[in-house]
Amino acid sequence: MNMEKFQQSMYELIVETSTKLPKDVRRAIARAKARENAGTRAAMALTTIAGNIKMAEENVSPICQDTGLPTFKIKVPVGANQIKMKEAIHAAIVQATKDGKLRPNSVDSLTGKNSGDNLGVGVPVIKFEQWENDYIDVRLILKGGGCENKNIQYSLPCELEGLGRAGRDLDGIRKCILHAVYQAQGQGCSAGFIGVGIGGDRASGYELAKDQLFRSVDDVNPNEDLRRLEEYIMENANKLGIGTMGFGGESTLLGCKIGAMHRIPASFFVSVAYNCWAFRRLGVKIDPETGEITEWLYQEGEDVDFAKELEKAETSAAAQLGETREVVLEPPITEEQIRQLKVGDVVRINGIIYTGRDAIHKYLMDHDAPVDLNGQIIYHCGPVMLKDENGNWQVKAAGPTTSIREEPYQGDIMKKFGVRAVIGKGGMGAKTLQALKEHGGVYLNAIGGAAQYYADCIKSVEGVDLLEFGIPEAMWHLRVENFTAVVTMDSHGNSLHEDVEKSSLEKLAQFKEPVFK
Ligand SMILES: O=C(O)C[C@H](O)C(=O)O
Ligand code: SF4
Repeated sequence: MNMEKFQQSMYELIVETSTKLPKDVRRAIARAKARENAGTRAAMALTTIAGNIKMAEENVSPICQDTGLPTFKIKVPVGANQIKMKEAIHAAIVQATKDGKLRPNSVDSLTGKNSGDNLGVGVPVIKFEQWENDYIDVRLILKGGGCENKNIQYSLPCELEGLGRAGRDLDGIRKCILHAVYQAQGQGCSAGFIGVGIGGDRASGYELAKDQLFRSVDDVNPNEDLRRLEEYIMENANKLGIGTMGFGGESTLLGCKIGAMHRIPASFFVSVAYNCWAFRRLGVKIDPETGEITEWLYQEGEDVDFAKELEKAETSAAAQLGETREVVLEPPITEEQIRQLKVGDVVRINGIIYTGRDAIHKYLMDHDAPVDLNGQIIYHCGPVMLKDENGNWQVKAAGPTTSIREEPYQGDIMKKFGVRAVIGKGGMGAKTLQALKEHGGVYLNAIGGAAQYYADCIKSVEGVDLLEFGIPEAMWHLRVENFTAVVTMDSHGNSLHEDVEKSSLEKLAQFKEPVFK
């Protein structure tokens, strides 16, 4: 095979996967958007998502800043040189990282050092299989960390909150899957797609669940029981009211694909792989002689024009603004300003915000902050950054990361440094809510995955600290204009996340009675 050409083909596959969603996924998002009522928070979030999809496509830049763990599944004719193919894929990954199409995402688990080029022990994941066909089939998924953290594995029988006992039968499996959607709440950037693996052991069960994510959103399961179960889940999981970003609403699940394999008598696993709306998976067929792409996969059927979708949304955005209070925040912010904010308010931020995620929060617990954070805003964000020819940092993608990971630190950090607001996604827990009340702080929810939309609000990079933690984990000083987010936790003890979790648990309990006998 022409390896240079194959490397080029892999580069194209990576760039396309990171920057443009496949048609089946685009249609699922458009369907979700059509289901939401104009003027709701969910509709507003989906409009932002639609705008982001369009921008990523136009800018050929990452849809979401978390470009995930690149995972390749490759089928080759007997005789294809897998060692050479692997080398070509590695080279394509390094190039895509240099070009800002992938975030440097590979971190040494022991030292915390970011390799900088997306290579590392076990990274990327490349799985080969031989087949009798005379062409190569390469599929790629870029699955981000926030949704990966919401994967869950059940061992049947078990007892599930809201649903009671789940036994070793189709009905027990049904309960596990509904519970999996419930427990993800908005944290994996709902509305999401799930792949479910029934059976196997803990490792092969998850493998099977992830394999289901390579099925087309629109396919029909050939197994009658699983087809019925998939349809049941699609219909009923959307009644949980979790909605886009966990804001409440009609669309919680965009796709459900279930596979089954044998198990051993003592084990009965149900493994669920959760993927965010930014479902970046694509595939190509490759000519084994020339190394060229002969066909793109997942691209059959109608396409969605997101520019047109956005025109439709114009009126609903206006309707939304009619009822919502919009507040402009310019840091430094006073306690008095914060106390005036209520859950549901939309804020527009102008000025400097500081990124801080996992490494920074841990660090700040027992170190001084590199800048004065009094009255300031921390943004839970690990951006994609590139240096331009003049040596200045450019933001390539910069959406929020899942905030709940900072729950053990957040309240203490806010109090210690006088931070008045944090921006993130998915909400935070009781400890932070209490601290917001005591100290006078707010939690602002940005739209997860909308990395191009927020990058556009960032007008300049004014500095960076702690770059030794790697690009995603450093503290970036970003000057923003009209950075929009929703107050979902205020300083009066209110939390939209707590409310949605409670009401969705009540709704989950409606599905307690057996359905599949
Ligand atoms: O790492 C990130 O930037 C985001 C992550 O995928 C998340 O959803 O928390
Ligand atoms: S931020 Fe959201 S959209 Fe991006 S990878 Fe994480 S879960 Fe997916």
